[in-house]
Amino acid sequence: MDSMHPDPAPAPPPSLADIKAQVDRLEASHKAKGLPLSGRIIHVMHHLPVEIVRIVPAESLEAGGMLSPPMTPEFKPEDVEATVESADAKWRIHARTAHPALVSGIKSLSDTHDQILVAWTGEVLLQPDTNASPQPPSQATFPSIAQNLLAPFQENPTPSPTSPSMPTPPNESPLMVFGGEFNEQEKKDVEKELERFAEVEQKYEEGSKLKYLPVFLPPDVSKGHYEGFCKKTLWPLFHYLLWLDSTATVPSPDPSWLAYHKTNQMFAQRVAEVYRPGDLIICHDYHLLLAPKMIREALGQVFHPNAGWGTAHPSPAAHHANKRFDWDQSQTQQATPTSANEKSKAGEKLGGFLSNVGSALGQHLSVGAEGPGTPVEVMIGMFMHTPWPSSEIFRCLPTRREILDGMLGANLVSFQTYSYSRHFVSTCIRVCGYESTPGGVDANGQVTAVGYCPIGLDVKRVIHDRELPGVIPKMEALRQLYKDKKIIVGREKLDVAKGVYNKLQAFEKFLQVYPEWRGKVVLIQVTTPALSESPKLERMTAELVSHINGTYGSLDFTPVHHYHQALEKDEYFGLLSVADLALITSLRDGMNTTSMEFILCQDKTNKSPLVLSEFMGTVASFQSALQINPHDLLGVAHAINKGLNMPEAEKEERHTSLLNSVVGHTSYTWAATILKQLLENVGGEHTAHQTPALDVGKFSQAYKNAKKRLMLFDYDGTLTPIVKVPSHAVPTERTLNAISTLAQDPKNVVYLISGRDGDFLEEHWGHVSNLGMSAEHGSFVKQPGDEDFTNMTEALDMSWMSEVEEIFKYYTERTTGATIEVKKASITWHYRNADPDFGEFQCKQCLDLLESSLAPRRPIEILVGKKNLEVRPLAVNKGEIVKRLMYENPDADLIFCAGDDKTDEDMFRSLRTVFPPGGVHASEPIIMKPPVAVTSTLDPEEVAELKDVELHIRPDEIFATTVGPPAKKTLAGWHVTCPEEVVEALETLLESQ
Ligand SMILES: O=P(O)(O)OC[C@H]1O[C@H](O[C@H]2O[C@H](CO)[C@@H](O)[C@H](O)[C@H]2O)[C@H](O)[C@@H](O)[C@@H]1O
Repeated sequence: MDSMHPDPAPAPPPSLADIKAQVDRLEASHKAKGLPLSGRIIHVMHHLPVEIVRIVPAESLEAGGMLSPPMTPEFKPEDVEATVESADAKWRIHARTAHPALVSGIKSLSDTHDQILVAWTGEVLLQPDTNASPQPPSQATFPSIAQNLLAPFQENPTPSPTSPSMPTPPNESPLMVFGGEFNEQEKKDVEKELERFAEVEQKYEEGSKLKYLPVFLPPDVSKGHYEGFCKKTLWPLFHYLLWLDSTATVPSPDPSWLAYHKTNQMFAQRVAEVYRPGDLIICHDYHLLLAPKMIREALGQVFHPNAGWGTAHPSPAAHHANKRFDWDQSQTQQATPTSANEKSKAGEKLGGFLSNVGSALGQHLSVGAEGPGTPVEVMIGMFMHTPWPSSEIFRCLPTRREILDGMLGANLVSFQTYSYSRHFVSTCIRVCGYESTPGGVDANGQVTAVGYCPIGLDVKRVIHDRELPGVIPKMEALRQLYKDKKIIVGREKLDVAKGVYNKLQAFEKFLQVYPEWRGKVVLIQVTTPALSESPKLERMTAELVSHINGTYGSLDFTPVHHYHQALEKDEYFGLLSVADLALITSLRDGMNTTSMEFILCQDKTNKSPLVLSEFMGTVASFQSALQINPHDLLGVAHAINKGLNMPEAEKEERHTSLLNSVVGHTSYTWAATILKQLLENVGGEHTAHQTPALDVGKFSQAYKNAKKRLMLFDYDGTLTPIVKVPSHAVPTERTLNAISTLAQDPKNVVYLISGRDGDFLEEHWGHVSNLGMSAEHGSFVKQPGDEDFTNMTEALDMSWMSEVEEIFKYYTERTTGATIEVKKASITWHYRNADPDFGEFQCKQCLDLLESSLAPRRPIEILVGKKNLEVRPLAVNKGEIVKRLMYENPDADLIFCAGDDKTDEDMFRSLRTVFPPGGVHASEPIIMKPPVAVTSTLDPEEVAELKDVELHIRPDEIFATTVGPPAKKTLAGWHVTCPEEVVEALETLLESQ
């Protein structure tokens, strides 16, 4: 290895057959456990791998009314692989080779799965109907770009870097871009033609079972999405280029963000239209970061920023209620509907969408493995093709939270490299306050696995292409032309992140410090225009090329040949094959397929070395490349010299290692691995047993029927959201009203059962009459109507408190932001306001110390809470208080018990212990002995007088409810997603009486 980088060298890759066998095993095991996999994969990517051409009457082109000039020169005639024309010749569809690694990877899964590709149509091109049936343009009809590359060198040693316009077939009119929106008929026509295209393609590509489902984006939306938010905001950010020039002028809300949002929403709707329970969904790349969450919403799941995912309530409008954004009401962007009323109003606005999604929702709910009405897990993976930057960069994005929550809608988010995945996890921790667990990012109980898997080439295809008949003549011509020179090759988009300017600077440095190479080396640099072409970069590049050529060239020698144009395949592969060195100096790049193609081409020829920027995804797999820091121009110059002087044996050795990597990590192994990773992260323990959303209707009815109800509430995270500063977590008016109203009803026994101390509870709840309270996890109890708390720990040895406090002080002094909360019988160390990684690290250290040094000899229990560590007396917990309340109220015929964290699971456990699921016949009473929380405060004589009690409550009259996502591990039977929903449920219940 020539330089340092954060990615570990990958282990030798498993074979494609091995990965596919693992996929088979995982699928079989899921099916055996009742997860109804459909055998289908829905891929969601930005652009269909086709070019759609609309044939229009010639007059309408001349009239020019609805046309706009071509915006991208992406249409490459040589990419045509199949053309479909309907009988009425309105549309033609060509294959398009953009993103060949991704597309070939997807297609390679078609031998085992039925696949649907949901993607934007791309800009639709227009072609005049000349009455003659239009032919797919043949390569022969185009001016050879090879002539540009080879012949004119002498005449035009430094061709203009300005892009020549894409060649157009001489017999056809120039293609124009359709600038309008599709009507319903046109949409149907395009869908039909795509079906036909897929059939033709299946004949070409044996085993292909890929169907195309177009997303019809209005032109302003597609432009704002791609050219705007994708290319002007996300792309620079992901490549460490902050928007220094433009920040001051971005309006708020940024219209390109609205377009990005809308685009993702339209994709999600499209997925919902074709989704069937048991489908696997894979979203690709930075164009669609909001899609995982939006797909869940479109399929009827509900997300709350503080609690993750919840199953939709049976009403089909429920999930619309959660929409945060309405394209037509863009001013409402920031307004997240919160109350039930606001939510249903928001739902009404989206009326048109209801019917589609309503049916998807119906499907989603009706075919569950566990019977009608049981939701089948929605399984979503996301793969990021671009780099993921450090959290320090990502946090600059104004919409950072929306983007992260969008991605965390997936079960799995996977990246090109380990270091990108590490940055992502740390971004989620730092920006959202989520936690990192061995299973992935834990967003309040909803875990998204985070993995990585580098993409590779369609090796078969590249091997085929490098051997095209046209390649050898190009190689010979190049060798002839540069017979006494070494050739350095580079091909990139002219995008700042690709580092072409640095490359030229480094090449100049090389000629300066190694004068012996002057006149003996040429750099052939091909650039293609980036989408957002920067005239400044083009000008600077052209000037630097002229400067180098002026300084180090001569009348008969030009050191730099820069071509700002697309190359034909045979020229490209010819150039890669003859080169003596490839020089890739990207400042950031997710992956880089040119370097891989170079290695494959070189296998037949020179085994030439590869000089590669260490800021690229590829670098982890390419340890045998000459790795460079592209900002270190002298270092790059040395690497060029080393590469050009490299002994044959070393070249061979390095090449073999690089080649093994390329053929081991192909686009096929990549696609199979992503599928495997997704399957490893669905249907697991945490996802298989989804806790149903609290059925408020059923709850209200049971409440109405009950003669005596026990209503038990945890406080933090249940009646009030978690906030940074504990003293700021105060109840709202609505919460106070709901609990007070409950407490006034003589049929109810209402308790707060909290970890807070009595003083805090008194301060905020003391004025509510008839409210019982349990403080410090059951250490203190105040009965409804009592003045004071009873200390349940009076008889206990509490001398451990000062020892714990000493340990907590030690960690507080060493952890900026950490605080200690000393209560009467328990003590809490908070690190919510510390650096998240360091706080967690210190918490683990502190926990280890307490567990090893104190817990074995002191009567304590240590609890890991929400960004806190708590120590309390052993055998005192909320569960014991629940048992006591049940014992004291044996005639209760309804119990509602709500809590959010691990200490609340003690309450749910107590309810389960008394009523083991399925263990008791509803008609039999349950005999309950006096629990510890009753006996511990009494004399032995008093205890002896206590009697067992009979409980008559039935399991279905117990509503143990966790606050959090359905996937959270819990002993509760129901869930709500956030404290606000607890209050809403109570309000609904009270209104319905
Ligand atoms: O049993 P609970 O009522 O849920 O109380 C548990 C602990 O909650 C408080 O800490 C937590 O909430 C704070 C306010 O939202 C938050 O800042 C902190 O990070 C959380 O850990 C409280 O301070 C503790 O005393 C309770 O034991």
